[in-house]
This record gives sequence, C-alpha cells and structure tokens, in this order.
Amino acid sequence: MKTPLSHIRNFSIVAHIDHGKSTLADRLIQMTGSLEEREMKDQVLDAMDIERERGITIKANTVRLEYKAKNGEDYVLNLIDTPGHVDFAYEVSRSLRACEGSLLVVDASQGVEAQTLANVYQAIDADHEIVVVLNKIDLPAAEPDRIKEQVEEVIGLDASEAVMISAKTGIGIEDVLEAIVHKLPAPKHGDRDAPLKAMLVDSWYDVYLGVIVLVRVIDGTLKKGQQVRMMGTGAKYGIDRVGVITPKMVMVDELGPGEIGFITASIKEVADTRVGDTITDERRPTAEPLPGFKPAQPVVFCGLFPVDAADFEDLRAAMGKLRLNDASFSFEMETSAALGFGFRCGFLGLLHLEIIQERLEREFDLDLIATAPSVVYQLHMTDGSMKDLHNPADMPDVVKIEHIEEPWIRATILTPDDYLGAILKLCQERRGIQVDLSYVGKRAMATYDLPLNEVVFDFYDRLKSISKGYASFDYQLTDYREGDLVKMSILVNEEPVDALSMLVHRSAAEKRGRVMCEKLKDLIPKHMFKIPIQAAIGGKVIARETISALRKDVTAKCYGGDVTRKRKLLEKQKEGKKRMRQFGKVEIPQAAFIEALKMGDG
Ligand SMILES: Nc1nc2c(ncn2[C@@H]2O[C@H](COP(=O)(O)OP(=O)(O)OP(=O)(O)O)[C@@H](O)[C@H]2O)c(=O)[nH]1
Repeated sequence: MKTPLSHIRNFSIVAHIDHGKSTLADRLIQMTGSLEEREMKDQVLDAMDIERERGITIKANTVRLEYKAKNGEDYVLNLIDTPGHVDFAYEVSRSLRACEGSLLVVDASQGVEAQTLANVYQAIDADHEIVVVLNKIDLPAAEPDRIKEQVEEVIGLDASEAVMISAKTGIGIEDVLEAIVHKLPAPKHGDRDAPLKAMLVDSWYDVYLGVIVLVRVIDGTLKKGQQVRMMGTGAKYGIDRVGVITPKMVMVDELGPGEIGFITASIKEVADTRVGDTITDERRPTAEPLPGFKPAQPVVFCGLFPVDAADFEDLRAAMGKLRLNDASFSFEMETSAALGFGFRCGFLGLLHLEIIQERLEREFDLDLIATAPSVVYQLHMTDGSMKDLHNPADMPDVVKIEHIEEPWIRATILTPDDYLGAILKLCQERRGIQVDLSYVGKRAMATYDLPLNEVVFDFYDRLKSISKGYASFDYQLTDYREGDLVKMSILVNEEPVDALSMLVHRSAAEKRGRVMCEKLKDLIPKHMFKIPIQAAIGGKVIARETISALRKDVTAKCYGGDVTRKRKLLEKQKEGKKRMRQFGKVEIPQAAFIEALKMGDG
C-alpha cells in the first residue's frame, strides 16, 4: 500500500479500566465501516472469552481503519488498543512506542483515576500528542466541565478542546475521528527508499497461520518473499505473508513507512520473537537498530499443581499452549512433598496469575492447587554471592544468609475522602511509607512506598472492599530494600505443608501465623482424631490451633467456615468435583489453600 505519510495516523487509546476504551474502539470500527453490521460483535477487539466475560482487555490489539475526513481526503488510522490493568503496564508502554498520538479517554462521571494518570504519563513519556476525550456524557451523573478542569489541574493537559462523547450511544464519534486526523501528528519520518527498518511490536500464536508478528515500519518496505533478519536475536526468516488487521486479517502486497501490519514466516514460537526488536532486510540491512525494550520480567511466582497427579502431563501440555501466546508467562517443573509434581510459574502480577489459572482450569478442564504467591527475593549470602529466591520452599539455611532484600513498589491510590482513613491504615499495616498525600478535586491521592510482598496477597481486594469499589490503584516497581524477613512454616498434624510456607516480615509473622492457623482450623474438616495446626519460624512455634476430633456418631463430613469461591462461574463448573488433598493422615480441601492466604484482618 502506498499511503503517503501525511495521511497516516497511528494512535493508542489510554484510559482507566472501565472508562470505555473498548466501547470507543468498537464505535470507531463501526463508523469507518471496517466490518459489516452482522460481523460487529460487542467489543470485537477483545478476542478471548475471558476478556469478554471479565470485560477487560488483556492483550494489546491493533486495527487499521480507513476514514474519509470532512475535508474529502482519505486517511489510514491505525489503532493500537492497550490493556488498562496495572499488571499489563509493560504492554501499554510497548504499544505506545509504535504510535505518535493517544486518545485519553476519561469517564465524565468518574473523572481522573489512578490508571488514567499512570497510562497518560506513559503516553507523555513516549512523546505523544494527546487528545482528551470525555466519555459517557449520556450519564446523568456526567460532569464534563468539572472533569475538564480536573484533567487540566491534575495532568496538566489542555482540555479546552476535549471531545465530548458517548461511546455507548454513538454521540461525538465523528468528532473523535476528525480530532485524530487534525490534532494527532502524522508519522514524523519514513524513507521508502532507505533500507528496511521495522519495529516488532507484538506477536501471538494463531492456529491457522502460526506465529503472527505485529510490526510498525519506520523506513523501507516489507514484502512477501523478502528475507529479513531480527537484529537483536540474529534470527533470519523469509516472509510468507504480509497483511493488515481491519480487524479481519487482510493480505496486502506490502507495508510502507509509517504503516502498521502483520507478517508471518515459519516462526515456531512466540518466544523466538523479541518485542522491541528491529526487523531489517537481510541483504540490505539498516545501519542502526531501534532502541530496544527490556523484556517483561515476571514479578510474582506461585506453584501450580494438579489436584489429581495423573493430570500432570496434561497440565504441562496446557501450559505449553498458553505460553505460545504469552511469552511473559514462564514455568518450570517443581516437586513438593505435599503436592507432588507441579510447576513453579512466573507472572507479571496477580491478575495475570488469576487469568492463567482460570484459563488452565476452564479451557483445559484441569483441577489445580495454587500455592501462596511470592515475590522474588534477593538473598545476600555470607560468602558474598547473591541468589534470587522464587520459592519460599527453597530457602537455604538461615546461617548462610547475610541479609535478604525484597522488591518495593510506589503505589498511587485515588479515593473519595470518606475511605481515606481506612486506606491509610491498610497501607500502614502493610509496612507502607507515605510519600505524598494531596487532593484531586474532591478525592484524595495517596502515594505510598510499599513492599510488593505485602501487596501480592490480597491488598487489591482489601482496597476495593474497604472503599466499596471507589478507590483506584496503580503501582510500579521501584527498588530492592533490605527487610527483616523470616520463613514461616505451617504444620498440620506435626507435618510441614511446604506449599503453605512463606516469607514474612518478622513483625508481622506472629499475626499472620495466628490468622493462618485460625483459618485452617475452620477450613479443614474434622477427622476421627485431634489435629494440631501450628505456625513456626525455624523450630519455634509462634501460633497454634487444634481441630477437635469427630464424635463417633457423626459420619458426614462437616465443612466449616467460608469456603465460597468468588467466581460463580468456576464454582458451577467445579460443582461436585472432589478437590481434596491428602497430607499424611489429614485431608485438606483445595479451597483451604486459597482462603488461608487471604488475610481477612481489618
Ligand atoms: N453510559 C455509558 N456507558 C458506557 C459508555 N461507554 C462505555 N460504557 C460502559 O462502560 C463499561 C466499560 O466499558 P469498556 O469499553 O469495556 O471499558 P474499557 O475502558 O475498555 O475497559 P478495559 O478494557 O477493561 O480497560 C461497559 O459496561 C460499557 O458498556 C458511554 O458512553 N456511556
């Protein structure tokens, strides 16, 4: 295709979760007639079932729109959709690097939220021109004038020409398209005759086409049959197909400067394509590669074990399939005395963990036990070496450890004033250090430094529940700091359950140990004998509970406590399935593992 640079606009949409990004994307696709009416499903960009059900965008997607502007000119608009959740901040940043401008969507009834800030700052960092879009003006609670002021005051963007829309009813969509054409810049350079220089933006696995690579061409052209080289990895491929996503996949003859599209070649795995790599022509390479991205690092680890040991191979195969599409998900084999064979898995964050676990259970029909999520600790040994610890069960002898460092994050929380007190208390309890407290209109914005280890358990759930869902939260990893951390073991009937061991801060150990024992007491059904439950640091018991024995005449198993799982869907699917695990002489229900790890304290 030979669209002149001046008629190309590459843009992203950044927003807080639920502010209407996907709905707007759908409208843009609909208005530009990229899909027939009958092909238009709600939120066509969110391809996966889970995305559709949860209403969140997981993987960044892209779509090419053709728009005849009011000035009579034809434009090509490439939209790269970005995920809104904190765990996927990395995908946001790489998508932004492939475009020149962003639409900042703000819900006119909610205003600026934590992820609005985090995402728009990323767009500003990427040197984007930004068009402010106020969505949901159809809602009676919408206050566009107030939100405009807020955008100016808090973010410092000029909102005087903000586009007012309702993505739901369709009001203002044409104004958005005009703003894209007239306010966002065309790609800055791009020399058709120069050697090929293209950015590898993303890649995913398609059952029919194999690995699909999303590219942004900077200079030169990409054509079928061309021999290309990935400059970072040195891998060479012959291009099989070149195409664009409309959002149907349409093959084209070539992609020129400024354009975004996909290529396929005989690439085996997504892991072979490094996001941020520079693609060039094998025979006539470009002199300078693009500045690359750092690969996404998993920050949260947990063990996943099949409830039924016979499912181990199925689990391995299922994980292999998921990894085809998600290079940020990592796993390696692990054995646990309590749980048998399973895998230690790395994730970008807790939501990522939940999504993978849910997909394994749902799409592959596997029953899984997940161990406590853990962050990556740095162990500084007495011999001067440094080790990463991904699994508390692998903790070496404490006498060999000089000190332990743990990852810290900087968290931004926006909340209505009413809940501020409870939120500050939660942050304090989680060893948070207040960095700043200010006001955004009527809402408070608290900035805290927190150990990630205190956030991975259930911080987000707690925050949502104490603020009735009104607080928003975003974070980034900052640094590693020394901490007084100890390994706490849980013993059921005198036997350590390795899957429940965890690293905790010494000051919190006793409380957490007590809560764990109390919870387990409720979660483990009574047996014919007394069962002691203990929390211990080294050989020292710090908390203890006892489950009394069943009386003889009681034959039915009784389950105490709250073992309800949050997601109804999963529950439905699992109904009737036995999810128990034998530990020595004791049977522990799988739900006990999940529930025991939720603190539930106030
Ligand atoms: N009343 C009203 N509701 C809207 C409007 N736009 C979107 N919504 C609703 O707001 C909710 C969130 O919209 P989405 O488009 O899924 O939000 P999103 O920002 O894409 O969310 P993520 O993909 O999870 O980041 C949905 O229930 C939409 O139907 C609007 O203009 N008016």
